[in-house]
Amino acid sequence: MTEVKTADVVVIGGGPVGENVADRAVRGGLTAVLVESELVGGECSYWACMPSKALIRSGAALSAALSLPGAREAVTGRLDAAQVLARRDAMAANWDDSGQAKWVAQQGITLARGHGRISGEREVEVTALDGTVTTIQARQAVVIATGSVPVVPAIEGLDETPFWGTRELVSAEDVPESITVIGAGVAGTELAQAFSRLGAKVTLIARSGILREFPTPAADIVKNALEKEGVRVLTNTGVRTVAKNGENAVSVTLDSGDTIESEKLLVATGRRPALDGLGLEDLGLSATGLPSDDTGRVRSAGDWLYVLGDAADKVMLTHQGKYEARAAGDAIAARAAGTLGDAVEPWGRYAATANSYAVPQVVFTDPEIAMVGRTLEQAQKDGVNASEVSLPIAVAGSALHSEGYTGWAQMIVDEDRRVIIGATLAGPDVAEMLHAATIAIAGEVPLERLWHAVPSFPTVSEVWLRLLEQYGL
Ligand SMILES: Cc1cc2nc3c(=O)[nH]c(=O)nc-3n(C[C@H](O)[C@H](O)[C@H](O)COP(=O)(O)OP(=O)(O)OC[C@H]3O[C@@H](n4cnc5c(N)ncnc54)[C@H](O)[C@@H]3O)c2cc1C
Ligand SMILES: NC(=O)c1ccc[n+]([C@@H]2O[C@H](COP(=O)([O-])OP(=O)(O)OC[C@H]3O[C@@H](n4cnc5c(N)ncnc54)[C@H](O)[C@@H]3O)[C@@H](O)[C@H]2O)c1
Repeated sequence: MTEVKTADVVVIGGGPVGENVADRAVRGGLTAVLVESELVGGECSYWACMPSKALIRSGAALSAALSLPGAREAVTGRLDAAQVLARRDAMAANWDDSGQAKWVAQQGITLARGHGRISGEREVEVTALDGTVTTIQARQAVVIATGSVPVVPAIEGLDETPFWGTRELVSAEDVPESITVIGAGVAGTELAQAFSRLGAKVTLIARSGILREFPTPAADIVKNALEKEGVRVLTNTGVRTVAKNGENAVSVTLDSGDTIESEKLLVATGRRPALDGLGLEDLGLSATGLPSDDTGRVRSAGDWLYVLGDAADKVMLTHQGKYEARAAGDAIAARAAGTLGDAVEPWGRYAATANSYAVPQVVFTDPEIAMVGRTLEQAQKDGVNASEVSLPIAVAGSALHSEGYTGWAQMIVDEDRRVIIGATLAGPDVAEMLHAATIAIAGEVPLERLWHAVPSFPTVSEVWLRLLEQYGL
């Protein structure tokens, strides 16, 4: 028998985005049910951001010590892989979501464990693991926050070859002896370095360059560092076939005809929205993409359906998904209260405007890349009268930071408005410098006023002064 329940908002997917939209809706005075089929906390908590950064962090700390006389002499051994994996386990809460489920309950959100499917307008059917089906009617809104799934490329032989995605490598119980990585985006590059530092022999294959979304001088700093520490980086390299090679190995044949043998194959070639099995086709909607407005509302579905986070395919980053979720949760509550209509003000509390102009992203390699806003190419494509200044990071703070500090900084300026619209920093520990650039861009701070934002001496942030001087201030 199907039980029928009612709530103001039903959120399908209990990752960081689903949790946040439910939380904001409840804070706005509504009731919310959060439907989750796996672990509350989603990909980010158990198989992506948190555990992958835990795998990276110890190697970065060791490399920082090795870059300084005095500290270097105190380092007597190699990275202890077992300890790193144990810390990773702890950072992934040992794949136990009771802590997150407790938070959900404390926020006043009702958790429904099971697979969610939209069974009609404003209606979600939840099938629990034991087969019990519950229908939940949503008075105000249904929110799709189902995340994303890996894109599997059409490579000959892949269907018959055992391979890992990021989920399997990030949660690996042991460090493989050797790994071939196909796909040199953020995930492939971060994990290539992390596992190389943990002791695996790693080959990273890029069909063009590595980290192509980032300015080339920044990506080159990372590539040089990877090669220096023993990662084999193959650029402009296509993969012809892959095959299982005995019980415990795979072989990858390149377009050149060369073959690479390794214990594991990681395929990290991007992700797509997880929209399959949601019943969208039955509602006349597409399961390949759901265009939505700045509040996350699906344009083609009337006024009751929202899509957020990775599932919305706008920006696949946790912090931007959570930002979308805050805007959408507040918008749903305001629309329920009758204080908000269809239109929303850009940069107002109900619009995720920064997704178009001020998205920060960090590549957690060592050295790091930290980028926010638009690149010069993106700005020009958008018709902006844009210019750029760039220079190596060479200030007193970088000389003090470590021996042989190599870094690069770039600033993109909208010449008509005289504000910064993009910035990229590459180098050791630049991630923590990114928020200054994000504030300048989101705040549209005029260059003449930015001149009065004086970086402390001797910090690496003094590169801001050098950029402004080079620009001509
Ligand atoms: C290796 C890796 C590292 C990353 N590192 C970073 C990083 O450092 N920083 C960063 O900002 N981003 C990072 N990302 C991206 C980040 O993980 C995603 O942007 C983020 O998880 C998206 O959150 P979400 O809530 O939209 O989706 P998810 O976290 O994927 O959560 C979606 C949830 O929905 C559930 N679900 C799906 N379908 C249904 C259904 N039908 N019924 C019920 N439940 C369902 C899933 O089980 C899941 O729990 C990384 C990604 C990868 C792959
Ligand atoms: N630090 C972070 O914030 C972080 C870390 C990891 C992942 N993520 C996010 O997770 C998502 C997934 O990461 P990703 O690195 O898988 O995706 P991505 O889209 O960033 O990179 C995929 C890479 O695979 C390459 N590729 C695609 N098809 C290929 C093929 N057939 N052969 C060879 N190469 C191929 C692409 O050219 C690209 O370089 C992204 O949205 C990313 O931003 C973020």
